[in-house]
Amino acid sequence: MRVLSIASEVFPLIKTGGLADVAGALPSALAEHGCDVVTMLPGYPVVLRAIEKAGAKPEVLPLDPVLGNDARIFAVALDGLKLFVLDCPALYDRLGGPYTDAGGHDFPDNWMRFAALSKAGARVAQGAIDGFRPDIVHAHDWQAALTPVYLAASNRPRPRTVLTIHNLAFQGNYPSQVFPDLDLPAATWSIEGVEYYGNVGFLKGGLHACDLVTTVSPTYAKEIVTDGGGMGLDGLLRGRGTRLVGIVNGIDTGVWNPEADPAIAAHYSAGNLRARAHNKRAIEGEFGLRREDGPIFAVVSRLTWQKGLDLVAGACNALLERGIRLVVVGSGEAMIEGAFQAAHSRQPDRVGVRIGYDETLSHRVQAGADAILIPSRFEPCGLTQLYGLRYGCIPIVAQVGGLADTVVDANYAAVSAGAATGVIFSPPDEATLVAAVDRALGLYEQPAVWRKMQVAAMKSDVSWIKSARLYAALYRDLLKE
Ligand SMILES: Nc1ncnc2c1ncn2[C@@H]1O[C@H](COP(=O)(O)OP(=O)(O)O[C@H]2O[C@H](CO)[C@@H](O)[C@H](O)[C@H]2O)[C@@H](O)[C@H]1O
Repeated sequence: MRVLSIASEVFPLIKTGGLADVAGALPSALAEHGCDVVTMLPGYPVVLRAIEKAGAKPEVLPLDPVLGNDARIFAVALDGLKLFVLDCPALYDRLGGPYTDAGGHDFPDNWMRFAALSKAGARVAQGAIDGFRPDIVHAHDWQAALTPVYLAASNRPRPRTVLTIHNLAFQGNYPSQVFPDLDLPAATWSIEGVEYYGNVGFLKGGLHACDLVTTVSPTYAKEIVTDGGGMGLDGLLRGRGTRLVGIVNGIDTGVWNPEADPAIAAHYSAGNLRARAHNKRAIEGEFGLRREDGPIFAVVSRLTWQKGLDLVAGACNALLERGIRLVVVGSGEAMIEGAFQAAHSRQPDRVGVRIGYDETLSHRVQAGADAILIPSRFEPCGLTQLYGLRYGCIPIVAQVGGLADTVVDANYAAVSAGAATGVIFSPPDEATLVAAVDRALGLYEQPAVWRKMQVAAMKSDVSWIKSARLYAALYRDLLKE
């Protein structure tokens, strides 16, 4: 079965968050189930440089102009991925990140940049490239969500379409004035099309047009059909009925492997947890923390309201009073960054802060910290708790979305059975967070119990194996229709 996956970021080429990890890891897991996946992404400068650096020789495939922009496709195999890189300099050859300029401001023409990705994806799906005809198109998030809209609007044969919601908070809504430039039939300006309260809704249109909607955990699939969790799209999503399915994310257990991770000071396994202590010493050194016996708790995240990190910032003094040292790696809202920096200034040897994005440091933190704090207000799946489990860094998580689906709370029964892998709390507020931390500290103070939790965490199945099987089965069901 041939699958065309379309995403705006793909690890290890370009990553701002979890979408890249999923788009980068799922294809090889799907290969085990007979799916031959080609991944299409924009040709940002960093992607083109990676191709050049690897000495890869892409095949250059012509493409008619996309929404008025000259474009072509570089077909190349890199980092174990088969790629179609959409080279369109007018839209992607820019300084900054995939979505923002060097100053962190959204590009004003992001609607055009990602409509073009979707349009080119639809063309490729319908045979624009000789010899390539996918059976399934799998689009990710709002940036690729117009692909199923273009396909549904065409009267030529088309593959079946899947659209995955990684985060409903990002919907790609733009003023109606952009509609004429999207090259969509007039009929798509409707409630069944892209029209969304007088605006153009990229995700909204895609959710209507695709054959199947998936999201990244079963609990999030239930949350988004409620008034409280649907972010305005709950009615539409309820209407999709059984065409909305939640499949929990896995992680790339080759990239995230404490037995072989090149980023960490000492390799270890569930059977040799003692070696993990070297990694704790290493992050004490790296963050300039006082060396002592007590626990180190960590945050590796976008520092945003969604992630509930204002709660950790607010509870910081309470955590420090309990003898915890804290390391924070992340960037985001200025208030939250500032609060962590202020805590560091007050107690530099108890609070280590790195504002920014640092992939290898995130590995060292997962390998060295005792626990990772994830008090998200909502979390479609979450990957940092999965990395925490894999590295024996106990996740302390809010009971939402995929966090609830992947962590086993250390209640009395689970601890006795040796099944506990973390601490879950609800609702996400400062008081419950501190109570959860107290519960974690109570467990930490019993080294045999803590070790048992670490072992259970490290043995949790966080791989893509089960979930890739589910995706492949859904693709097959679609092809049977
Ligand atoms: N400063 C930093 N330095 C280094 N690494 C950093 C970092 N800040 C974040 N990261 C990394 O970025 C990724 C974040 O992934 P998440 O899944 O936790 O959230 P995100 O909200 O981006 O993804 C959305 O999509 C994913 C994928 O489906 C869902 O799991 C999630 O719930 C949803 O919100 C992780 O790999 C994390 O380690």
